[in-house]
Amino acid sequence: MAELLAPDEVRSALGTRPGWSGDPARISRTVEFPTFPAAITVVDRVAVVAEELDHHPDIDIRWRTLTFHCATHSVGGVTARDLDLSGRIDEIVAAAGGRDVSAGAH
Ligand SMILES: C[C@H](O)[C@H](O)[C@H]1CNC2=NC(N)=NC(=O)C2=N1
Repeated sequence: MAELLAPDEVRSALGTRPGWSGDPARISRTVEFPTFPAAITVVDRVAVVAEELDHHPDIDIRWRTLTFHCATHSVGGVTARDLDLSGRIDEIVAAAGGRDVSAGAH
């Protein structure tokens, strides 16, 4: 089973991941896409990766803005698996032209 990261490890990981914020309980990123269908395509691509990793983000969909939350539910916080998943989400977001917005600002 994946181990929880120490608060310091989460903090330093966040320092290397523009757009992500959070704490040892979960990390999150909110991104806006040009259109609603573009956002849903991103959800679809993230779903494929989540199945591949057997690790799934919580996703909040509001029109063309998505918020991804990554945590390992089985241990109640952030693990290396969430860092992997968030990196994969970043690749998909970048390819789809997502831009960061602050949560709740849309
Ligand atoms: C059996 C399977 O590995 C688990 O249920 C997985 C599936 N995806 C998961 N995703 C996340 N984010 N946390 C989990 O604990 C989790 N558990």
